[in-house]
Amino acid sequence: MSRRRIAIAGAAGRMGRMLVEATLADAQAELVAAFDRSDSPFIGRDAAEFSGTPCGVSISGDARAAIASADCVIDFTRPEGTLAHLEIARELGRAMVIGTTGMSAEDKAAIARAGESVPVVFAPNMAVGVNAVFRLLEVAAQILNDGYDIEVIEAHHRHKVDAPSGTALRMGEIVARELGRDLNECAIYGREGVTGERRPETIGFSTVRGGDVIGDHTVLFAGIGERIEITHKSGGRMPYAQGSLRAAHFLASRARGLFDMQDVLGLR
Ligand SMILES: NC(=O)C1=CN([C@@H]2O[C@H](COP(=O)(O)OP(=O)(O)OC[C@H]3O[C@@H](n4cnc5c(N)ncnc54)[C@H](OP(=O)(O)O)[C@@H]3O)[C@@H](O)[C@H]2O)C=CC1
Ligand SMILES: O=C(O)C1=N[C@H](C(=O)O)C[C@H](O)C1
Repeated sequence: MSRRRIAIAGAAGRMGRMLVEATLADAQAELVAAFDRSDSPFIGRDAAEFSGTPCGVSISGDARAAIASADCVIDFTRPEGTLAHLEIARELGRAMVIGTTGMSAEDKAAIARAGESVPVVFAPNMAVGVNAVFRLLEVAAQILNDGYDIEVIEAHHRHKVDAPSGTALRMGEIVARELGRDLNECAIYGREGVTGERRPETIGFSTVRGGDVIGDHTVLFAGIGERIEITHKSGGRMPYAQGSLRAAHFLASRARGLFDMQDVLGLR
């Protein structure tokens, strides 16, 4: 069986580097291209240079050529970059794995439209453990469906540009859905001043940013006389990268469609 040809977008970034490493370590995958912004200072450098062992694939600034050379592009960049790369993938009929967070409702609609012609996995968190937590939250919300105040607390490194994290928002969506609520109506993003007493139907979000925290997420169910906390802590970025490779392999047998990691992991 031929290896899955992978192109990595944002190859010089924190996740891009991890994805290069994970692709090179995957016997069923071949790193055929690595690309970044055309004005990136990393253009022309070996994609695996950071690891101390060059791989022979240089970081290019030509997204179209990179995507054309691959079966699947994996993108952890920024919404505007991801959407531009998605349009190229759609035109060229290539599969895409999207990990970028901070997407607007319009951005998400554009991703869904692209999924009508090419296969796409779009998920705020590719780690198996986080996706297991998503399932645990469904069960917790079903059981703790009355008398518990729900708060989502997340912490990330100082460089993160979006808040709350995509994972925290997905956690809120899952709990809200199980409780028959609409997150757009019940979410409270931070509190300040004289807020009044907490309204029971709300789901609160708290964001911490600092240092090199890779990603911690807790959902708190606070009742009278007891508290339940469901927590995931990331110790490294490799689980995100390995999950992305799993998603790229999953898409090999799909002609089109929008999927997430629950589909990839068979958790639906
Ligand atoms: N789904 C998941 O499992 C995970 C998702 N993420 C998400 O992935 C994204 C990237 O995170 P991270 O790797 O830490 O970020 P970094 O900033 O380290 O990397 C992003 C890379 O993409 C490049 N880039 C930025 N904008 C564009 C653009 N418009 N076009 C092309 N390239 C662009 C950056 O270049 P430059 O530096 O020059 O701007 C950089 O090289 C974030 O949205 C984050 O939330 C992160 C971890 C896990
Ligand atoms: O920016 C990050 O680093 C991360 N972003 C994702 C998110 O917003 O949920 C996933 C992970 O928490 C790391």
